Amino acid sequence: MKHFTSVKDIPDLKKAVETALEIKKNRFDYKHFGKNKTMVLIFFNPSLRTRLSTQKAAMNLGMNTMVMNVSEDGWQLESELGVVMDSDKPEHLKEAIPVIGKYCDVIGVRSFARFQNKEDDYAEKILNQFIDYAGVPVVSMEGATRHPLQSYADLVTIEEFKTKERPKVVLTWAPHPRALPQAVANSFVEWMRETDYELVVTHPEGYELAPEFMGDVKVEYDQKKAFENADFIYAKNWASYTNYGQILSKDFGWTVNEEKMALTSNGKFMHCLPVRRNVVVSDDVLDSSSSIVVEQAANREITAQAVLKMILEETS
Ligand SMILES: NCCC[C@H](NC(=O)CCC(=O)O)C(=O)O
Ligand SMILES: NC(=O)OP(=O)(O)O
Repeated sequence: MKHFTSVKDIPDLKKAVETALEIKKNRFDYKHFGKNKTMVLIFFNPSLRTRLSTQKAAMNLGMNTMVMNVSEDGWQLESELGVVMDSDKPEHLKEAIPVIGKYCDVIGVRSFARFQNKEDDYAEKILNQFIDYAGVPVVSMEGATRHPLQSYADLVTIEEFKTKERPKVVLTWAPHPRALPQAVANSFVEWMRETDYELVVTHPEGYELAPEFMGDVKVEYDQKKAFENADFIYAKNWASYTNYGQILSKDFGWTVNEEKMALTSNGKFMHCLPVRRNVVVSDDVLDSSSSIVVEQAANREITAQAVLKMILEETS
């Protein structure tokens, strides 16, 4: 693997799950793998899990890590091509990225959708400049349209907790006070479509995800119907794709609660975190034994380590 930006970079998904579960059994078996290698983690947006789990994963492999929050620590970076740089941004990505690439062996980058322009976001304008100019492998730590490190951990978590060969997995939209990207939802659907699970997506009208991610996945507009006999409920808010970046509903009728979880087949509750309590999901669900959000987050370290191991195997 050279870069990791989507499920398509994983040559064999079944094997990738096995690799992750193997790493989980003894994550320090590979502590000389990344000796004298350095990973730089660049954040254009906040993070708790991705920052810590990816650093931990790199350290488990014996790598060094350096972290930079672009919005606070560095020069503001211009990303538009051909602009006259006489405004607030002193440095262009075209210089910054190859310079960062000279100091390290792998770059992780987080750059959320900016909701200014749908075409720019869906062209992954920032992430692709990293791929074009870095000169070293690039790992997406959540781009504008996908969050593959998250989805890989989600898949491993479902594999660990499933009680039947082909579980019913439901992605449900939930309300939120802010307009959030579609990345986690897009990516989850993209990864789930690579499995033979039964996948159902439920959301209010107007929240349809991009067709390139959804393909022929079933949308059930009745959330309660979608929950029936589900083995996993994956909750996430996203802003509208068609009315790009708009909040069309804040209906708390879509909040995941105990009454809805009772419709499932003893279903497990998942969320990528951070999660807004009593907006996205009620306290009683999040505090119940059906919630596996912490185990899910813990797997971020394991799958990040699997990704870095695959990259190091290919490039060293
Ligand atoms: N990395 C996981 C989710 C990150 C981001 N959530 C957020 O920005 C939540 C912020 C808030 O709750 O205000 C998202 O939805 O893509
Ligand atoms: N789930 C996730 O990516 O969390 P952070 O935004 O805290 O990194």
